[in-house]
Amino acid sequence: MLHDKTVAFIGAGSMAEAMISGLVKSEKFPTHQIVATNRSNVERLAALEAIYGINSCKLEDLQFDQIDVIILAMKPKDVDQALSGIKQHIKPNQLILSVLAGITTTYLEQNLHIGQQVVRVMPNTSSAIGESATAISPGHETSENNVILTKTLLECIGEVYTIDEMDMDVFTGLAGSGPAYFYYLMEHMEQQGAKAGFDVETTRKIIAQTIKGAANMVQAQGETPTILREKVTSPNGTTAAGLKALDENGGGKAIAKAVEHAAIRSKEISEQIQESLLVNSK
Ligand SMILES: NC(=O)C1=CN([C@@H]2O[C@H](COP(=O)(O)OP(=O)(O)OC[C@H]3O[C@@H](n4cnc5c(N)ncnc54)[C@H](OP(=O)(O)O)[C@@H]3O)[C@@H](O)[C@H]2O)C=CC1
Ligand SMILES: O=C(O)[C@@H]1CCC=N1
Repeated sequence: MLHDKTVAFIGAGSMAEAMISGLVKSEKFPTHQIVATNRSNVERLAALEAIYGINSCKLEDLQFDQIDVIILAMKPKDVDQALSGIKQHIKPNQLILSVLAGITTTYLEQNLHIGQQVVRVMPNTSSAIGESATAISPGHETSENNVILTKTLLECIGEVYTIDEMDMDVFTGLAGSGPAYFYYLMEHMEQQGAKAGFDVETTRKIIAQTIKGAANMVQAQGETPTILREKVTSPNGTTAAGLKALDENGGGKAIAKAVEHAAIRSKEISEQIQESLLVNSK
C-alpha cells in the first residue's frame, strides 16, 4: 500500500525529523518518496537530506500534484499562514495529516476545501525509533481508505490508536508530551547519581535500562503498574522509603498535574486559534 505513496512534510522541525527518521528506518517505502519543506531554513533541509536520504525543496517548488499525503508539522501559531499558502495548490481528495497540538479537524476543514480529507494525528518523538504511541482522529469527510492509509503509514513509526477527537487533548497530555516527563525524571535521577559520584554516562545507561525494563514489564506481563510496584516494594525496605518520599513531596500529584495541564494547554490552543479565526473573519 505504501510503496507507491509520496509523503510531503510541511514543516521540518523536531517532530517532522522524528517521523522522517522512523519512516526511513521502517524501510516500508523508498526514501526519495519523502519530501521535506519548511518556511525558510535551507540549511535544515540540506541536513535532513544528508542524514536520511530524503528529498527536500522550497515550499514554493513543491510539486503538490505528485504528493499523496501532506503532513502539516509547523507550530500551531503558524498554521493559518501555512494553510493560506498551500490551499490553492491542494485538491480536496489529497490526504492532509496534521500533527499540530490543539488544531482540530473542524479548523482544518474550515480552512481548506469542502470535502477535504484530513486526519488529526498526535505522535511523539519516539517515532524516530518506531516507538511512538500515536493517536488518530479522522475528519468528517475522510474516507475509510484514507483512514486505513493513515494507520498503515503511522504504524511505520509505532503503535496507532484511533480515538474520539474529544479525547485528543488528554492523549496529547499523556503521550504527545509524555516522553518529556520521563526525560525530566531521568534528569533528576541522573543528578542524584552524579551527587553520589557516579559518572554521568554510566548513570544514564542504568536509568534508561531501568525505565525500559519497567515499561517492558507492563507490556509483557499484563499486570497493572500497581501490582508491579507492590512487587518491588518490600515492607520497610528501600523502595517503601523512596515511595514515601515521593508521596510526601507531591510526586504522584505532580505527575497527574503535568498530564492535566498539558491537556488544558492543548484545549486552550484550539480555543485561541478558533477565536483568532473569528476575529479575522469580522
Ligand atoms: N515536538 C514534539 O514532541 C511534538 C510536536 N507536535 C506538533 O508538531 C508541530 C511541530 O513541532 P516541532 O517540530 O516541535 O516544531 P519546530 O519549531 O521544531 O519546527 C517547526 C517547523 O515548521 C516550519 N514552519 C513554520 N511556519 C511554516 C510555514 N508557514 N510553512 C511551512 N513551514 C513552516 C519551520 O520552518 P523554519 O524553521 O524554516 O521557520 C520548522 O521547520 C507542532 O504543531 C506540535 O504541536 C506533536 C507531537 C509531538
Ligand atoms: O509541546 C508541545 O506543544 C508539543 C505537542 C506535544 C509535544 N510537543
